[in-house]
Amino acid sequence: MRDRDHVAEIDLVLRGQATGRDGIVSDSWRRCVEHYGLDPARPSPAHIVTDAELRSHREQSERLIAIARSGLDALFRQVAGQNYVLLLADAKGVTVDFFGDTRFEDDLRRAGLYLGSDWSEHLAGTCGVGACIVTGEAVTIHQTDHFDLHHTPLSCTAAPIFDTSGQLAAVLDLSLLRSPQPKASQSLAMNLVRASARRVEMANLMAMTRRDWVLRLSASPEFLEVDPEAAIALDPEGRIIGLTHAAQAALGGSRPLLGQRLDQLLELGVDDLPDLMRGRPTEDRLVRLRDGRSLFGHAIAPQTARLPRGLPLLPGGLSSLAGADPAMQRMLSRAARLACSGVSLLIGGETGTGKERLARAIHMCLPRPAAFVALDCAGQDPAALAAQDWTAGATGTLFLRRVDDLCPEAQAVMLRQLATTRLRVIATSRGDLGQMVRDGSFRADLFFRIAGAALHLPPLRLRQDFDWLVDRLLRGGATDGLRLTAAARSDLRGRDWPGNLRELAATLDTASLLAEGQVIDQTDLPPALLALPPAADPDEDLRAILDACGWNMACAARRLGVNRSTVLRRMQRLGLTPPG
Ligand SMILES: Nc1ncnc2c1ncn2[C@@H]1O[C@H](COP(=O)(O)OP(=O)(O)OP(=O)(O)O)[C@@H](O)[C@H]1O
Repeated sequence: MRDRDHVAEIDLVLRGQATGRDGIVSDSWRRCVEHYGLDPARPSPAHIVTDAELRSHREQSERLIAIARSGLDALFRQVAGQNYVLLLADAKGVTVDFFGDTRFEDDLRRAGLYLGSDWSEHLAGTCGVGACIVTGEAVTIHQTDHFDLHHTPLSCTAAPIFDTSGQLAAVLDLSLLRSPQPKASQSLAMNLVRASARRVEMANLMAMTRRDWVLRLSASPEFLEVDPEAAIALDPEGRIIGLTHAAQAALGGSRPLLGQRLDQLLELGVDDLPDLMRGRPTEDRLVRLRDGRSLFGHAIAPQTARLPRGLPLLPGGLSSLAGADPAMQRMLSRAARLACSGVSLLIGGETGTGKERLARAIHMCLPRPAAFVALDCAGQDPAALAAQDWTAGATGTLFLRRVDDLCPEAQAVMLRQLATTRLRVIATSRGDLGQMVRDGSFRADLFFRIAGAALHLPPLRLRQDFDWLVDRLLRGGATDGLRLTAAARSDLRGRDWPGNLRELAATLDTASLLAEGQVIDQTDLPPALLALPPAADPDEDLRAILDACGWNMACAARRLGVNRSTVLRRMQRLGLTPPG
């Protein structure tokens, strides 16, 4: 196209005629003339900022340049030998980093494809970087798409890089001094800059939010861990405090994501994130969006976790298992110390106390992804057990659910099988396995193989973090913002909970369905389904129950099924006095 024709086409477009140019280009031409007062008939050479100005621009983008560098290196290697130049411009349009073939340095400098060139639209006219800054979208400005005749030999493909709060931070531009005529020749360049910009945003988010939970998202399980599409960072309450640009499209909704709570967007709360950590197969980490779609999620725990209420820092998902319950905290610190040791673990506790959850959290403390092989021992047929193959070189965890339910024949097979596996055994038992060894119903040799160390989960009725657990389960439920009246809370506190956390979760789920509005009252609570038989020795649990009830005698009396004066009498007999 001759220069005269280019100027004439711009004129036509300004007069509202369609010439076949992309909308993004004709809009930019209009801005050039109508807003910036540029004249297509008067080409101007590249604008290069002074050395002092360049230094200042680079200083302001220093952190981003450092983070982007390895990604840009990789991108430049991908296009090596094809005469592309790679530019990183800051949000003002100034080139702050540059990768190009130094043999053509003079040509590149003259064309403005060099450090310090200013590609803002009001100076350079329609160009890749400038149009990308104005529209916030990835663009190709190919040859005569450029407004300024000086730039019409170039082909520039640019993608925006947003910071963790969604503000434009930089533009990544892949340009050619000379390119084939069809614009479609640049579609691969477009895919490359888009993918690189997304990876730089991801690296930036990870670097900025080391102390927070990050949830990475992907539409396919295969790419979840290697190249996720989007990510968000979350504060301890589950509010979004950072994001990559693609997160808005991935999570949908027209409202800005910053500040929204995770459970408003997904059927998932911040406390469920440990379930999405490495260690579970990616295809099992499906997360459902409130709008009905599904994605795969990969949660990354804070590297230095924020410490709620001064509780000790625990690795992986262990911190999310308990609030301020001293016995639980002691048990969890022990679990943390044993987590990566390879010692076999036996986790005891009544049904529904969270034994499997603890086992998974311990597994997730492993530094590298590893298999988690789960086997239900209840009703396990010895022949089927003998056919199991855990020897195929796999490392990771062999989770044996309810080992106390293995029949004697299956116990013998299990012992043989365990002799051949490299997997680390974590077993759970509802019954007292030591007692079963003593009374001859469980093999001592198998017991010693699986009980390298023992951990015990207390029943819910003895937990001092009961309110914390209730709030946690309420937050994780389907209804947002639910709360309990004081009467409902005190009713729950007074129950036995023979089904422990499983029963509490089900009770809260039912209550949230029965509640009108956002408040669960006592009348919304389903009745307790099962009462515990009275303790063999009623004094045995008194201190623990008083602890769990915060030494409120009415609460302890309700739990024990006696009246307050009985509690008081027993306390006096045992010499128990409230702490402090
Ligand atoms: N810390 C926790 N916070 C919230 N929910 C929990 C917690 N621990 C367990 N749960 C929930 O309680 C239920 C029972 O947990 P889990 O299966 O780990 O218990 P278990 O002790 O292994 O049970 P069982 O002995 O009956 O197999 C599950 O629905 C689990 O999600």
